[in-house]
Amino acid sequence: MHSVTLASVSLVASLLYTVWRLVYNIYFHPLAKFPGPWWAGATSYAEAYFDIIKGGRYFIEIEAMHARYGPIVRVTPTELSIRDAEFYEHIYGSMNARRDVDETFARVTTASTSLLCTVNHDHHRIRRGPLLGFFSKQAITKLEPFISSRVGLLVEKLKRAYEVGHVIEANDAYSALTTDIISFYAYGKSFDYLGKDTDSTFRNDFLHALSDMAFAQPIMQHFPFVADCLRLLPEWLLTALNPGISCANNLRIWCSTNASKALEAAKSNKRKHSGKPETIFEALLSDSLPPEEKTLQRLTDEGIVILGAGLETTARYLTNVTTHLLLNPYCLAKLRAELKTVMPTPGDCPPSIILENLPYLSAVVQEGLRCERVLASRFTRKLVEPLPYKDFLIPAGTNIGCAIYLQNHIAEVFPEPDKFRPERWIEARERGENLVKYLATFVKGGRMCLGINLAYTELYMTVATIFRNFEMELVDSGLEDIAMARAYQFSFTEDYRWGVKVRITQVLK
Ligand code: HEM
Repeated sequence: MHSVTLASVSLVASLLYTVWRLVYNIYFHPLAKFPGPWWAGATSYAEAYFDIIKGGRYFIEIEAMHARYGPIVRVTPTELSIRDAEFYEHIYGSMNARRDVDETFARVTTASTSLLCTVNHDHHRIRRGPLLGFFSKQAITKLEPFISSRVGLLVEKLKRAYEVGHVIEANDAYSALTTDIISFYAYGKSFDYLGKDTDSTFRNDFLHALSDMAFAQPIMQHFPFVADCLRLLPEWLLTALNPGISCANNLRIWCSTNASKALEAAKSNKRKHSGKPETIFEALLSDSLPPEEKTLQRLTDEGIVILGAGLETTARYLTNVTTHLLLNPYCLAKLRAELKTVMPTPGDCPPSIILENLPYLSAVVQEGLRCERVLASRFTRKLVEPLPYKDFLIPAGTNIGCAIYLQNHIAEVFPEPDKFRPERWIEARERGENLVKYLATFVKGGRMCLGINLAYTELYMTVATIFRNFEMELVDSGLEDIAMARAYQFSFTEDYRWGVKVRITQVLK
């Protein structure tokens, strides 16, 4: 009897607390006066409903909220989405502006000590510092011969596919390339997806594992205790629940083994102390960092994030550019004519400094980075101090952000935003306007993409080489296969896939 009473009291108390929390969030919370539907501000379970029950659909609601309520909307109890092209830079701040990230968002990956999950601004700066030189433009320029040789292997494989008439998943082919490059650069040893198999098929288990894992992200975010419980389950059961887990675990073991070797080498002073670090681990073991930043977990977490960040993003944008060029033969013809001026024969690809000076290729790359909804996260920042916006003063502690696709599709800056029109970049330059200032694809500020120089070099060299070498066609694929119908960190189609199939129709001379 006594235990029944206790249970009833607990139930009533938690119900009362929930009701009070809802009332507080709607009427008394510091964000209560900001525009937005009452239900979005009342509870974060509104977002969970759209993302878990409806399957990655909250992004549609957010777009609708902006259309109805204007540039600033409360999208969760603690988060404001601000869609205002001129204000974008203020959301993310200058390189030095203090911006934290919320613990809740930091929780969505399992790499809790990586840069992506580092909550505090100063801590993040300490961790990012030693990697800046490693990913600088100068350092990436030295990597170009390797990138060029891997793109060459991709060309060879595509020629074999042409000979046997194979249809290719473009994203698998591009991710084989990006994985080979990032694994070599970050770890000093390439996964060699392009060199290993001499046939014309492409495999990339890690790419598919990352996608499988992405579907679990809303559950990890809204129900962290589920994630904690899952960690207690045996691997065979986890694998049955989500096939990506086993592959991701193998990747973690691989990263950890390499990190451990680097730590051993550092301890026994085998590490080279002069010159550029040869792996990310050598960079992360920099003398300037305190010992607590040089643990096995820290090295492993960063290793995984850099590998994951470096393979899927660039591959998806390459797929994106490919799809749009194939759907717009006029753009492709213009691009090819320009490429022939620096690549009279399809053979060697010129260095990126030459490619970056080609106006139409540059416009194609920028437009490819802008026009599709590829990255779905909102990349929020937690304000350390209040921030004025129009008539509002956004309080410290608020999470603010603007999803990449929202900023990249503002019609006042990018008219007819859903259209792939590289010319807009050339026309803007002729008018003296710098559209790159508005491009959100790598985010801005002190937490912007660390791999931006590598990404651009890969994009320029790959697009130039592939379209100078091949004529190809889409096979049973179109825009709907790269459009965002569901959002789980990355975009997915209605039936939880992403990407197009292509066939090589001619090898160019
Ligand atoms: C087209 C390709 C790429 C795109 C669009 C892209 C986009 C992004 C974005 C939007 C972020 C910001 C995350 C945030 O604000 O929380 C980010 C962070 C990051 N990216 Fe990239 N990325 C690309 C390629 C790469 C590559 C090739 C690497 C290889 C190293 C890389 C490594 C990273 C890392 C380490 C971070 C975390 C930075 C930090 O928190 O300080 N990315 N990327």
